[in-house]
Amino acid sequence: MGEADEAFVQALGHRPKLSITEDEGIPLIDLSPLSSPNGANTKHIDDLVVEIGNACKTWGFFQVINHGVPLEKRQKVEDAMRKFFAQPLEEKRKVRKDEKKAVGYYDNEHTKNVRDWKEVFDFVADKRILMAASHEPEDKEVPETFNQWPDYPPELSRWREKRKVRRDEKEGGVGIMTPSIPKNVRDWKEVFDFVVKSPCLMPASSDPEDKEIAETHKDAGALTVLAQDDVGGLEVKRKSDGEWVRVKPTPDAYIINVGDIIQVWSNDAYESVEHRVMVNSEKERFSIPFFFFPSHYTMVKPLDELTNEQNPAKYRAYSWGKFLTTRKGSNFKKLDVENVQIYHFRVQELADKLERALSINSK
Ligand SMILES: O=C(O)CCC(=O)C(=O)O
Ligand SMILES: [Fe+2]
Repeated sequence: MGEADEAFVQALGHRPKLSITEDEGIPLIDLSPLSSPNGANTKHIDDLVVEIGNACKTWGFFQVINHGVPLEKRQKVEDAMRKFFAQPLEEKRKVRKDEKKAVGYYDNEHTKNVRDWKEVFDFVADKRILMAASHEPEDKEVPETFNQWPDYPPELSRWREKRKVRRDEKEGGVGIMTPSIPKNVRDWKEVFDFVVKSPCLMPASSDPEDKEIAETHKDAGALTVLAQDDVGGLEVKRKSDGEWVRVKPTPDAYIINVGDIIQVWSNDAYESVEHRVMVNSEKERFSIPFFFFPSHYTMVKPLDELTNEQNPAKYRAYSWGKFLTTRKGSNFKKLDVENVQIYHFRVQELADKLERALSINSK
């Protein structure tokens, strides 16, 4: 392994500790009550709801099995993904995303202002991509762009053909996850972001002791559904003690995690949890994250039914479209300033009150 470009090297504080626990505690939830042939048994469904609620509170992460997504679909997507990423760079760059094209191939994303060691192909499962043109609140422009489809490999071209047929339908929808999203949940959203991510091959760091680097972040959307391969490497910061724990690769399971939007909607009852991916020195790693986003015009704020006088809203409303555009703008640059975060929308009065209370207590 040679010297890595400085652009890939995380600051010391963001680098992973090399001793990692593989935690059996990340909940593994069996979703079979949802597809029970004898009709849904309410008791089982109620238990499941409690189980999921607890997992969201305690971990912000869980894995699901018996989810009803056919294994063949996952295998097809994985196959297409491997073929796509195995192509020469110039082929992949033909479908590169840029300032005008919102989705496509890229290999230059930054986390915490440091370049990630990964390649991504992303697309949305809707016909059009509508994103705020800029972060300026008065700028109402919402340019329209479309998915980009490579000519090769053939699997991806077939998806493109399907989409031509579907062009007049109200909802498009490709990808393995779409059928598993309940109808009533789909109604409120417009954009599915579906990212195929690949080779996280071992980067070298300039520090000879530092064998691996990783990206550490929280997900900005509502929730994320992720398929990781058997190489593994996803790690979650355990809420109870801040230790990093590895999410065990589990055949045909999907990993679900709470994103920032659910944290805001739930007024902090469910927190978006910090996670990262360790790159592997021997093997390429592939993963398929599916980001569940609301429409760009959605104002994100704590839900009325979850707030009251005793539990006042902890966040001001923010525009999801503006937030995302601000994020995307800085995701590809090494900046000196921190990227926009949900805590920037925390209600100031509360922060002030807390500060006053603390200064009284410390007197
Ligand atoms: O690749 C993974 O396992 C996780 C990816 C992830 O956390 C993300 O893209 O937000
Ligand atoms: Fe993530």
